[in-house]
Amino acid sequence: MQDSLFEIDNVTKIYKKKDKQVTANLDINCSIRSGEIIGLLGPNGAGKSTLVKQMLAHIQPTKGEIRYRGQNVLKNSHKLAQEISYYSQEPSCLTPLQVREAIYFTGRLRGLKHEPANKKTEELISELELTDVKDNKIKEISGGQRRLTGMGITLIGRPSVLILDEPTNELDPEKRKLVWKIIREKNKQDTTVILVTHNILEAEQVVDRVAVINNGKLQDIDTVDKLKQRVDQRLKCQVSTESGANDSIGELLDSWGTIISNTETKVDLLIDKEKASSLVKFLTNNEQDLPIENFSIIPPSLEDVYFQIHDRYKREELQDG
Ligand SMILES: Nc1ncnc2c1ncn2[C@@H]1O[C@H](COP(=O)(O)OP(=O)(O)OP(=O)(O)O)[C@@H](O)[C@H]1O
Repeated sequence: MQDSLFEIDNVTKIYKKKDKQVTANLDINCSIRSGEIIGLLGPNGAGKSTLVKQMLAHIQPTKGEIRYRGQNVLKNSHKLAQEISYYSQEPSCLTPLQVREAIYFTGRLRGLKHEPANKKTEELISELELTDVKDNKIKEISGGQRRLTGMGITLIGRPSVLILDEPTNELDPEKRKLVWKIIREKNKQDTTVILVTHNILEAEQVVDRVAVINNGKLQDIDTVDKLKQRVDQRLKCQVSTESGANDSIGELLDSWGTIISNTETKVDLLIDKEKASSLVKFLTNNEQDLPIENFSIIPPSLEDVYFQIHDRYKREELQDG
């Protein structure tokens, strides 16, 4: 069992504005373990950034407490600043600086001497493929290059915790792969990673655990495998059809499982695992000569799990009135 790094204890955050108030977090209880990669997943406005900002002591909970290494974060801001690096969505105040300067000076602020800061800056620039723009001002480079510079700023000084808010936004597929690779490498060197993301498919490749947040509440938290075991275990069968043939094929497939979507050229259904091999045979042999283009049968992804948790939550909310 890994040590608990953050303990989030009954945290509620209510933003108050004149006549209006927003409950951004409600009674959240969980802990973040040392050395893990944990993904905070949830739709826009769910309350993820609010939770992270309270973990960083940027804002105070309305109720409850967050402890880092056993101490209330609000009384521990020096340690937080030394050990935790936050990659945020918000524009940085460093944009008038050159790429190289911004990474280097951040390293100096985190306590590196001139030589090591210089060396690490050059290494990060090369690792993040920023060599061509290293002498350009951040405000004069592309959005993706700005994001990579932000990653360099986040990584310099060997923080022991990385809190990354959508680290792959605006990046092309190759750079996204690069950033995930770097995140995995840092984690192997014992860095704890807290990842706020909407990119569930990519997150699934790197996270150890997932916390699902919606409407300010923590809906579930566990390893990807355990979350999958708790939701519908059926396999998803996707059949692509010739345009307009979906209805007749849907009718035929109806007896094999539950149709979850039926569009012009695609029928999706959930089937029991035991039926998979006979359905593969049925579709491959295609004795009725159905206009099937192709098909696949896949286990539930983290994305399916995420939607199922949300659906369950919505049903519970409706039942509760
Ligand atoms: N400073 C603020 N003042 C008032 N309301 C706020 C403030 N910051 C956030 N909120 C509200 O709190 C709720 C949660 O916002 P938060 O930014 O934590 O969500 P999020 O899950 O990070 O969303 P996103 O994925 O869109 O970044 C939203 O309804 C938001 O409008």
